Amino acid sequence: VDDDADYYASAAVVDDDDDDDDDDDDDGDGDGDNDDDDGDGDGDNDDDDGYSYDGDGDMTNDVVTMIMVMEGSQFFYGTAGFRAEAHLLPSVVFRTAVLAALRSAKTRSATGLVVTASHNPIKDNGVKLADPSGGMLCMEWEEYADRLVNAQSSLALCELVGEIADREGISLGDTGGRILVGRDTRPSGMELVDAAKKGISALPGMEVLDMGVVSTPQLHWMVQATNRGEPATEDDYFADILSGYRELATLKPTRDARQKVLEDPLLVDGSNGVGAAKLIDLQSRAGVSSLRFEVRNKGEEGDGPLNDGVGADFVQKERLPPAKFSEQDIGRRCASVDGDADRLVYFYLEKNQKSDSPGGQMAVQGDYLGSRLTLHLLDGDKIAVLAALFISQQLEELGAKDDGNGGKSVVGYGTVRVGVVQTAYANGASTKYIKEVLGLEVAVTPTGVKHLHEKAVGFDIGIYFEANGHGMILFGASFLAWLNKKQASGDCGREGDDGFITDRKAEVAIARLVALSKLVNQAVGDALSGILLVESILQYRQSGLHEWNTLYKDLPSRQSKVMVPDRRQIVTKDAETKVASPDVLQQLIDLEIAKYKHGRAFVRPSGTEDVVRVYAEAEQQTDADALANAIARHIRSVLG
Ligand SMILES: CC(=O)N[C@H]1[C@@H](OP(=O)(O)O)O[C@H](CO)[C@@H](O)[C@@H]1O
Ligand SMILES: [Mg+2]
Repeated sequence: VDDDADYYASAAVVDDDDDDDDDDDDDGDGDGDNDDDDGDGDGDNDDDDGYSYDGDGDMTNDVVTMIMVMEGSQFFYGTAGFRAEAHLLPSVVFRTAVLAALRSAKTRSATGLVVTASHNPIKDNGVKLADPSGGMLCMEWEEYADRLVNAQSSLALCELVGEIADREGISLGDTGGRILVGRDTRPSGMELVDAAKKGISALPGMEVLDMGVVSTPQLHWMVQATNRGEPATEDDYFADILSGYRELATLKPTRDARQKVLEDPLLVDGSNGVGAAKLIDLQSRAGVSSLRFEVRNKGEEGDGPLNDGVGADFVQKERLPPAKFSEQDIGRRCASVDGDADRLVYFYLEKNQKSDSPGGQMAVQGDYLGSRLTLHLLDGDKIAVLAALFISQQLEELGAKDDGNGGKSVVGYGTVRVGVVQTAYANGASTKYIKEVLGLEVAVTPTGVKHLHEKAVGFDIGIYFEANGHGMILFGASFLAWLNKKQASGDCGREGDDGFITDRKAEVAIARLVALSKLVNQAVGDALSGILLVESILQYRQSGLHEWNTLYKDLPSRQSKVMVPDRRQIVTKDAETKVASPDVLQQLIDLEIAKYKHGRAFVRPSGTEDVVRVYAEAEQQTDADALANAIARHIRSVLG
């Protein structure tokens, strides 16, 4: 690790001496002095590296703030990498980049690093890694990430790099690798990408490919394509997902009058983030009349800040229309993506009929609009159901029969295991629909797509979505190979008395599934690819959002956040549905749940924010609200 390590090591160090203006060893390198060991050779240890993150130039103060932000002086890789206020992150990004380089050296493959804090406020930023598969960093390496970022001095950091190299059999004298780096539109992004480049170059033989401003899923896709030896530029990304979309569009059932409902362009809230420009790009490359967007909240002059009263997270959690949406949009087909465009929800607005419509946690714009408009949310659960229904229908066309164990038996392949993976946040009504109406398997994992993805890998077709709209459809390699072979050979049909009879229905169903596998980003959940998915299926069904929304009715639910001194005192079990400790908390929660019909509730410490999240569901909205409030009170009294 080169000279920069000293500087970046000090930035992440916990320093108890705080801002004492003395000459103690406050530079955080633990060497007992305050010498010029920041590597710039200018005789001091000033903040003269050109980064503008710390404002006051006093690193020690920043370190103290950081400790308060992250509690217990620890950074955790969390559900989505490291996140904090941007000015605290250069060292974190540098160190995470060292890990990206080590992972690339270990696997002899390209890895990825994205500078983003997704739906967090604009003052935050973050960093997460893409594994060679294009998925999230493998979970066993998260521990390395935590240890590297929390190393207390540059010496400790170097020793740790040596230890990881030893354990993983990486020869530090002979490393080589390639790391693709991308960032979202945050103003702090460029400086943090610079820190990442320094971290990567700290190991010899590393190549950095700066992909510029990209959505998180684009970067993951590029890593996957690179390691498959396929073309991996942004152009290739668009071409790939659009090829699937175009193929599916040619396989639509015959057009009828009802298709009119889809003739309006899709109205998209871009969250003032990276997704807005990418959607406009997608549309112009598609060049087909069936794919037209009207994008609002593009992050342009006159738009508000990133993720502020806009975006998929806001719409899903607050159940309110994003900024710049109003009564004029009643009845239109709307969608919202998040700040790094890996989440997607659909919605439509209706004139408020009742005064007790959703919109309990009122934001300012909600006070006004929430009282006039009802927002019908089509979240990740609804998208999963729409996709599962479409896939089931294609398997039916292939003549699939239920095998009685949640699988579908298809002649020529055997059992096709189709599964839907959800978290505890999935609305109970969606789970019931998938199991009882579609007859498909449902698996539940802890929050965080890395867990859902891991589970989905076990299926021939694994559909996974978090309720917040982050998810995708994963095609198992052997089933996909079978589909491709079948399509190429064109042998869908059976031997009849007068020779081979082509089964046109089966042929089309196979072509649809193959097209679907291209349209869906196979690396990670992707809002752009998600829009292509939903739009394609709606076109196939020739119906709009209202009909989709009535497939099943969500149980009323409420989500809230509680601030406590140390959220990590809560330890959960059973895929986060129960509190393991403190056990008194689970007893109190159980007592509350028992009071309500169809009551269900759970709590967990957030991996991305300094809060405990509460989820409650019940037959009535007022009950779900009361249940969530009661549990929040218990959390405060037990942990406050
Ligand atoms: C309730 C909720 O939406 N939680 C989100 C949120 O994680 P938390 O650990 O709950 O803060 O951000 C994650 C990353 O985007 C996402 O995977 C997850 O689903
Ligand atoms: Mg996101």
